[in-house]
Amino acid sequence: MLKRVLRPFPQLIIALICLAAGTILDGVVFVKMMGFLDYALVGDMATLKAEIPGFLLQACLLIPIGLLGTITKSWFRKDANLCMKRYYIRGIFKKNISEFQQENTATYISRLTNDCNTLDTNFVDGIFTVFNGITNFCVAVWILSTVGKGMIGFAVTITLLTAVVSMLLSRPVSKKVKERSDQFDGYTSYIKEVLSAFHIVKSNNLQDKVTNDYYGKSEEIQHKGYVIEKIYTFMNALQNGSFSLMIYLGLCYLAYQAIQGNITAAGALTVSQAIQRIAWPLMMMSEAMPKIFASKGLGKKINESLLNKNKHEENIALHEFTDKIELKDVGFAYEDAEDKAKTLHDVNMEIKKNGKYLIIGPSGGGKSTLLKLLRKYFDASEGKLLIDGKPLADVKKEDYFSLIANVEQQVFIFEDTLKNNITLYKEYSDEEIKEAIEVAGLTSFIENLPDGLNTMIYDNGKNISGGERSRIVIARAMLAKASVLFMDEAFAALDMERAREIEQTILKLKNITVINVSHVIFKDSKSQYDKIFHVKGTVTEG
Ligand SMILES: Nc1ncnc2c1ncn2[C@@H]1O[C@H](COP(=O)(O)OP(=O)(O)OP(=O)(O)O)[C@@H](O)[C@H]1O
Repeated sequence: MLKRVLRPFPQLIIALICLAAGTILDGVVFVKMMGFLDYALVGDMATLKAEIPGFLLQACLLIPIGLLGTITKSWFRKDANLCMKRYYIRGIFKKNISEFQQENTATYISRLTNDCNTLDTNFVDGIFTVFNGITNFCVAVWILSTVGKGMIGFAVTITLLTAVVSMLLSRPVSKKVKERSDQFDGYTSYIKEVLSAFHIVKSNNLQDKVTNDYYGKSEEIQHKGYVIEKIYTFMNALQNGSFSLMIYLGLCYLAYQAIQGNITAAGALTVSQAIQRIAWPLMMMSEAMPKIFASKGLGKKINESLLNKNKHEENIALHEFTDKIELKDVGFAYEDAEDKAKTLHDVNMEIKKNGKYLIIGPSGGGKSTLLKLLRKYFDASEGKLLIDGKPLADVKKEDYFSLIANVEQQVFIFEDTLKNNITLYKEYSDEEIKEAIEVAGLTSFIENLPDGLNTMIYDNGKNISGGERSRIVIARAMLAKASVLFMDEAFAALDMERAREIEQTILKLKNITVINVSHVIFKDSKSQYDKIFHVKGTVTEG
């Protein structure tokens, strides 16, 4: 993950160059000013006058260079954040459907929001703080060297001390940052659940319970933040103590040199200023460094949420479905099932190309699980699942998914026009769209809309009915001209008349295999299916 953050490398280099140029110029201007003081004290006005124009020019350059540094830093931060988020979203969509479903979606939201923000503050900003610290430190050492080489030894001692203290203290911080990230997962998931159950909470007067639970969870998070802050404070206090000691030692050395007559007044002023210049960046660095070290653990955790445990390589290309899908002695158990009992066992069935199949059975019998196997969301735990004689587990996902279409109970609608929701952003002729709309029974609905197909649909279909949502998804499947159509309770949100009408249309389609899992069964259409499968732990015909 951290590599991705550094991907806008050119922007980073430009920003660092600008920041370094600003710091170096600032040091040069300061040394010149001290030189002017010496000229003034010895009354060398001629040299003073000669050097003033160059000095003014350099001093004026400080403003644009400083501005450029800040702007390029923001530019890099913006791009680094975009890279981080793009990488994460792409990673999510590379996950296997089965493994994605094992995680609570709130975990991904938390990684994308809380953890990415923490990386931005601790790592991205930390890089600049440390770089600023290093450049300021180098410039301060150079300023010291213009007075006397002896002071450089102090600077090196302070740096070593800071680095060692930071490394030692980064471990407990790193652990706490990870713990807080875990807590954020639970917290985000809780908020998501509470907000999605808003109407249930309101209508059952559960506000007090929810508010108290929320308060408890918030308190836990805040407490963890408080513990982390305490560790940081302790660490900073330790480092501040060591800095102060170094500064006092530096000042004693300065006093000794002045008594010996080894430095001028401007020299003395330069040394005391330079010590301040060393102390400040080192303090900033010592705060930033443990956070940067801690970011490594967080980056690893973000990457882990994107890993697919199943590394099975799919090496069979499949561009068309020509014959049949077969299940031979198939069994399946969910990994996270408490007793590891099989949801399905000894399943033997055959689905022929262009056949129409109805799947029925009691609630919890395993109908949706069977569909998940057929849709290649999960691989069978045992037995063989073959498509045209090839193991479905070895068939490339992209190939298989382009051959199938799904009409699910849970319909997802994009916040976009009706047309884009039906075409799913692919190009189709007006004729094809019209035909799909007709099959899905949407024609009169669209004709009655003032903006027709250009009507905007908001917030996952808030401004259309459940039935209309289902019909949009049916139109999508029709338009995709898939070889196999999987329907999972597709009629549940439709009125009987509309459901019967759409079922009839789909049953009459010639070039598509239909597998329809449904509780809504019309006696007269039962006979139109090639086979009816009954699912209850296993599959029987009838
Ligand atoms: N992700 C999961 N992890 C563990 N067990 C699961 C999971 N999904 C389903 N199950 C269990 O598998 C069994 C079959 O569930 P499935 O959803 O396939 O049944 P169904 O026949 O489709 O039920 P319904 O008609 O009520 O939708 C149930 O006992 C269910 O609790």
